[in-house]
Amino acid sequence: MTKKIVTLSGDGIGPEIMEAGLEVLSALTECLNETYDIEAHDFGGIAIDHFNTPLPESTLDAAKNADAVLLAAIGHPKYNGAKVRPEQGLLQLRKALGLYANVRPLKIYEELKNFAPIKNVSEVDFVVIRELTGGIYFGAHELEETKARDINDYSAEEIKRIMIFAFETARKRSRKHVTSVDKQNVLATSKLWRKIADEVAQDYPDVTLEHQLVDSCAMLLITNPQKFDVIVTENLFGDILTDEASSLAGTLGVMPSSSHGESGLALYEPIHGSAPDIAGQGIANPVGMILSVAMMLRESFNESAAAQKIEDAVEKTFRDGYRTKDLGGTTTTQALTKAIIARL
Ligand SMILES: NC(=O)c1ccc[n+]([C@@H]2O[C@H](COP(=O)([O-])OP(=O)(O)OC[C@H]3O[C@@H](n4cnc5c(N)ncnc54)[C@H](O)[C@@H]3O)[C@@H](O)[C@H]2O)c1
Ligand SMILES: CC(C)[C@H](C(=O)O)[C@@H](O)C(=O)O
Ligand SMILES: [Mg+2]
Repeated sequence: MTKKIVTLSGDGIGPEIMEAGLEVLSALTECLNETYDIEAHDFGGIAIDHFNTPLPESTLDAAKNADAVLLAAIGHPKYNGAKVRPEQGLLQLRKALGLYANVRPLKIYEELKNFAPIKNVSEVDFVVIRELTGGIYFGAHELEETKARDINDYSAEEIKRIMIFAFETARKRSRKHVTSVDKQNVLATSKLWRKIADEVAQDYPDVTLEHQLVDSCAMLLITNPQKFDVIVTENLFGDILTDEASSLAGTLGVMPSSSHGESGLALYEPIHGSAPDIAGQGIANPVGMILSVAMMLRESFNESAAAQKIEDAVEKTFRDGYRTKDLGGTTTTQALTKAIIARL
């Protein structure tokens, strides 16, 4: 049966990297067990321009009826200060699809070690499980002339389900270790977070649990990243720590992610944004997007062999010396994509 993939290219470098991701998918047609229909929809800034809203009903309906959603990136400085922003659409979409668990794996490429901002990092292999539909992102935001407030809000149930997701993830990995990251020395939400983490851990005697405060975690990610296996943390901390972690990988441009909920429908997107500073120049690194396609094939469509082909081809491409500008090279988005396809 044909599967439906809804694509949301969005803004900035979004369309450039989406094209790269879909070219790789299309090059794999012969080795896939299913056929895939691609349905593109407006989302983010482009949707504000066309429909006055970043998440038009037609886009949300299409996403709800898809077998998977592939998102590139949204956002543009021209909406700074505007009442309606592209980012609101992203939060609405995650919430409406119930995507509470955001999986952000970190892979270190041997070949990129010398190019990464953080040097000589090896044997790092961890995944961040970021809570995605709660916390300060979704509490009330109030802005007045001389004061402002954002509410950080978590229920025990929201914490429990992300903890279970993290412990289940750890159970499938060889080290079976969870680091729960919070700020329990200050925040009430973090005190509840830590209590629920301890409770859920009781059901996973085969998994070890460690607690880490977020500020020292930020330091340890740079000084001792080898210590981490599965990191589970709240929405805002997960956003910040994963952009930080990308400097171990080489660049923000190589980090993919998947987002899951109860329904089985998942969304795949690189963790970076629309990079307005380099949009339209054909120099964006498409690897985060291409690896998100690989995650989609493995996690939504059970096409593990095809996913592995993509991951191996990316590795070979780096080994053969191809580098986009973010890694100090001159390879264009299109040329890197073609090099990856040639190595599939
Ligand atoms: N999921 C998303 O769609 C998403 C994620 C993060 C930020 N944003 C939005 O993106 C816009 C820009 O935000 P920002 O500048 O803080 O973050 P950004 O991730 O867009 O860019 C940060 C820096 O990394 C570089 N970069 C990012 N992706 C790259 C890639 N694939 N190849 C090469 N270089 C890359 C950019 O050029 C920039 O210098 C904002 O509107 C923000 O809200 C969207
Ligand atoms: C654009 C923004 C709302 C988003 C977030 O903070 O979740 C982004 O930074 C991300 O990491 O996906
Ligand atoms: Mg982010």
